[in-house]
Amino acid sequence: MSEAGAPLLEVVDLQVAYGHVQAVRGISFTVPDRAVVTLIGPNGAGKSSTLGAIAGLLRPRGGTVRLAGRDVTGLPAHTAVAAGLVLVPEGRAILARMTIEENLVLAAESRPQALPPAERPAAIEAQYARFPVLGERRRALAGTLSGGEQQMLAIARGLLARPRLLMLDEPSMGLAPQLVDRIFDLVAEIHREGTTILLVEQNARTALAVSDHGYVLERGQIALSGPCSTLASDPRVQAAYLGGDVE
Ligand SMILES: Nc1ncnc2c1ncn2[C@@H]1O[C@H](COP(=O)(O)OP(=O)(O)OP(=O)(O)O)[C@@H](O)[C@H]1O
Repeated sequence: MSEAGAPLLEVVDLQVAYGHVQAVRGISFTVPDRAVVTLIGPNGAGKSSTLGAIAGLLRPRGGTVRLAGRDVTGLPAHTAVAAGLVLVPEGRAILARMTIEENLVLAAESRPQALPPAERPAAIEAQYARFPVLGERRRALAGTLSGGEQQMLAIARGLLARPRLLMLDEPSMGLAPQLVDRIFDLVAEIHREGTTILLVEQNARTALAVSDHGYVLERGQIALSGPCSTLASDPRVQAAYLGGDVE
């Protein structure tokens, strides 16, 4: 594992609301450079809203988001991507009516300053090497892939944006147990390669196992936080696991 360093992402007193619904009520946390940080908690706790606000999909009602010391609060989504804040949203963000190759080419173009045109073909081939099933079916429509394959394509797309911070929203959702293991192996692999990851998961036990630091969100607030080894043995976290398991 890489050494965790200075904060890459700092979230201070973040608030997100949908009309009168206060989804995120003033949360603060940091993601050290090259770390994996996980947000766990029951349905509706505000995890996806937190990622959406960091990625520029939702405008925060209050608070500050800083990336490597730069204020990136409330940037439009494309500007957030340009800054290196890359979200792989819940539910496999792929372009179903385009081929696998077209999906990857478009993703490789999403952050030109980080991946110049001359380097794109090799970067795409590197993703085919990582996910051979995508390479074998590169001319197939993305919508014909299985759920697990679509999640791999979504992650490959995220990586081709050359993220400074890769945010993964419930990457294991809806996948068979074997594929869940593959996704978490992949998270560990991407981390080893030096990518900083902010992970949101209902599959809390496994998420804590691949992460350095965790935060438990409940009703839009941070209920608990700590190193993952400490959190995993906390009885209050067991309650949060159950909250996630029963759905
Ligand atoms: N588009 C929306 N409009 C109104 N309320 C919303 C919207 N999206 C989320 N909410 C509400 O905001 C709160 C937080 O939702 P959010 O999706 O961030 O939680 P979560 O922890 O990611 O849960 P899940 O695992 O179900 O995605 C919930 O009360 C939810 O009902």
